[in-house]
Amino acid sequence: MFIQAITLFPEMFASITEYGVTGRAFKQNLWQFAAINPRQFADNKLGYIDDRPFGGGPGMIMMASPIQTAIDAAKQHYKQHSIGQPENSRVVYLSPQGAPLNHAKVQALSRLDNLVLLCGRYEGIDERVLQTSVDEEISIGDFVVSGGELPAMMLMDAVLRLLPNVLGDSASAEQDSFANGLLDCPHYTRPTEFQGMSVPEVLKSGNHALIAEWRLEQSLRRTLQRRPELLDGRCLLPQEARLLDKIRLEQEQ
Ligand SMILES: CC(C)(C)c1cccc(C(=O)NCC2(NC(=O)c3cccc4nocc34)CCCC2)c1
Repeated sequence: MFIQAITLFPEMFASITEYGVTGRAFKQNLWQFAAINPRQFADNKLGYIDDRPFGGGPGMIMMASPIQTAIDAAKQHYKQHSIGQPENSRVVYLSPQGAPLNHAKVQALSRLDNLVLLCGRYEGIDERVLQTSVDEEISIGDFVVSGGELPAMMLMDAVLRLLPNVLGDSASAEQDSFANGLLDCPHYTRPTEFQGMSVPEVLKSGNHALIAEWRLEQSLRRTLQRRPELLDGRCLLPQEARLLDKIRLEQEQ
């Protein structure tokens, strides 16, 4: 997968290309990356790529032309180097107005050959380039941030973890456990005693069926307590339904 980020701060993306599983996968060429700085396409000598908003108001707006040129350059790059299929390529604007990012969307994006991520700064981008050149707008959450780069890197991390061979076998099993749609169970490791607190006996029993059931019950209990909406519309396996009934019965008493 070839990912291009259109950003005023290309160096920020070292967080993804230089560290962790995404960094190792990048070094193994399991995915490719390029950053495009729209400042290089400024129409004026001084490199201005932002201007005051029509209609007044605080802050600045990113001008349409340098962004348009940057998007065209990104498309030209993967066409010239015949990377993947143009029809399996998409331009995504990370935006507070976007559709909420979720696992289904991450899975869909992970099947693309080319992904162009447009990152806003200031108060946003001139609407006219969004209307003509962006395929979809995606939001990572309902809170104010300073730019689209950190949202872009969160999206990249989630997408890249789904690519073949990016996660080692153990980690991909872990990924599967995360992707069961439930909150995670409590975790423990050595030492057995920490500040007078011990570890649930079942986890030291060596009885893997019992351990698996305990973990599933803890995940269900936590999900019901902290994020009950995650259970809505989720089809429950027989064991999950049985444990959930048990938990709900306990809570009624
Ligand atoms: C969500 C809500 C609180 C209602 C709100 C309303 C209006 C503006 C902003 C806001 O944060 N504007 C600033 C910018 N924000 C984002 O880019 C951004 C923000 C949030 C999630 C995201 N996912 O991707 C990119 C995202 C836009 C231009 C530079 C950064 C936030």
